[in-house]
Parts: sequence; structure tokens; C-alpha cells
Amino acid sequence: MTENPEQEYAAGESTDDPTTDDMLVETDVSGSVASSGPTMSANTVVRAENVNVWYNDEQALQDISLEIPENQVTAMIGPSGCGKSTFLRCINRMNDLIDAARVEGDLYLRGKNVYDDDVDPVALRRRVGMVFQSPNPFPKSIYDNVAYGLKIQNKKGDYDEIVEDSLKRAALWDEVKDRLDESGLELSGGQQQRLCIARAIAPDPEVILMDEPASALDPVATSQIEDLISELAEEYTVVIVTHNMQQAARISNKTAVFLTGGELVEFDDTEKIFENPESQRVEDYITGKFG
Ligand SMILES: Nc1ncnc2c1ncn2[C@@H]1O[C@H](COP(=O)(O)OP(=O)(O)OP(=O)(O)O)[C@@H](O)[C@H]1O
Repeated sequence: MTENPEQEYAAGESTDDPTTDDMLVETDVSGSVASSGPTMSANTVVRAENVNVWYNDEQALQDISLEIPENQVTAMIGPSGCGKSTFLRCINRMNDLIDAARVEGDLYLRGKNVYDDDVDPVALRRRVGMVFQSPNPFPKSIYDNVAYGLKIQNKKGDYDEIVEDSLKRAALWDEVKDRLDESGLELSGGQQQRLCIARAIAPDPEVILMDEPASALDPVATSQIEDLISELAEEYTVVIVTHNMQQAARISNKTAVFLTGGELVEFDDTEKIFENPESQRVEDYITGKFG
């Protein structure tokens, strides 16, 4: 594992050779080779097919198959250690940064298998942004936190405009517009997390992965993040891991229930999962009988 994969990832940096980024961004993962993948529903952005993951000899995910729809919030719930974060990290190949991890199976982003040899994980992560559990702004100004990913990608464009737009989309602009030069570390926890969301959306990804993005926040900041997630889904496909079942019920359209052993037990509309699940094990889990 790298020294700090979260920071490394968030910056869009990687030990991988970045020189091939454009190839993937502009061709493969953008979907122009969609015909090479399986047939997917028109609104499917991510499709997992028989995904298995091991950490050394321990299997963390078993044969996961599911389709994540566009412009919706898809929640991953389940007890601790059931593989939710591992699945999230399959989507942007962040498990590549964990030496012990081995992924088998197919995972398509708009019809392109992200595990194909010609896919550059660095470029993939620009299409699939990520927000982590603990807010992790860089020790830089608010402006530079948002612009950092653009700078290291040598992305063209009006940075002032992109920074402002990203902060607006992250519902933070009004609170920081007069202090863009101040350190991101001086913000409150909830503001820091919204700054991280602004940083994730500045490169204009298609998918945003969120790994328990509100679990370190107080109830007011949590509620702001939840409102924001629902708004983001109008433009982005959001996949969120949460321990908080009420949160999944409040903000997601689809819910995947993982249970111990890395098994995906049920995946359906959120309402169905919470009101009338097919599986007794899912019902037991959501009614608090275990987990
Ligand atoms: N870097 C790692 N090295 C070895 N094993 C790992 C690693 N990361 C996760 N695991 C193991 O894989 C399994 C799934 O972990 P994962 O973090 O994906 O579960 P989770 O459902 O997200 O858990 P939590 O809700 O507690 O965050 C667990 O048994 C965990 O111990």
C-alpha cells in the first residue's frame, strides 16, 4: 500500500505513468468503445459482473453483479467488514493501491471494462471522483484545494470560473467566497467535507464515490451533506457507502445490501429494500436483528 493513498488519490496523482491519461479519458472510458462490453440498460453507468476480491487469501467480495444507474444515488449498506468500501474501490481501481488486494471479474464504466490492460487508472479516477470518510483537505488555500486536480492535470480553462462553479455545486461558495486564500484546514469539519466534494467535482467526473462522507460530522453538517448529495445526483451518478440505514433510506434511489462474507444479498429500489425486501436476512438486518 502506498504511504497515503487517499491523499494521493484525491490529488489525482498516482505511481502509474500519467503520460497516457488523455488516451483513456478521451477514448476508452468515455464510452466510445461501449460496443466492446456487454449490453447494458440505457441508463446504466457502472456494471459489475461476477466481481471477486481477495486481500491475500481472505475473500472480501463474492461474485458481485449489479448495475448502477445514471444520475441517481445508489447506497451500499451492510454490517462492518462486509466489503462495502472494497466494492466502492473496485469502481475506480483504488484497490490497485493496496498491495494485498486482488480483483477478479469484470467492471464496466459505460461499457468499457476498467480492468482492461489499456485502461489507465489515473485517467479512470478523473472520471470517477471520490470523497472519503474523514475530510482530507490539503494544507493549501481553499482555492488551491479545488484547483489542485486541474493544475496537476494541466487542464485548460478558466480556473477561477471552475473553482467558483465547483464551490457553488458543493454548496460552499457563499461561506468562503471572501476568503479563498485562507487555508482549507481552517474550515469546520462540514465545510472541509464540502471542500473535498468541490475538489472531487472540479475535474467534472461522471461518477462520484462517497465512502461514509458524513460519518465524522455533526447532525447539522450531516444534513447539509445529505441535501448536497441529492442535488449532486441531478448531474452526477453518486455511489455512497453508509453505515447509517436512515441516511440510505433518506437519500438513495437504489440500495445494495451486503452481508458478512462479502455477499451482495439484495439490490433494488431503496423503497422496496426498506419496506418489503425479498430476503429474510435483509429484513433482519434492516430491522436491527443483527449487524
Ligand atoms: N487493506 C486491507 N488489507 C487487508 N484486508 C482488508 C483491507 N481492507 C479491507 N480488508 C478486509 O476486507 C473485508 C471487507 O472490508 P471493507 O472495508 O471493504 O468492509 P466495509 O463493509 O466497508 O466495512 P466498514 O463498514 O467497517 O468500513 C474486511 O474483512 C476487512 O478486514
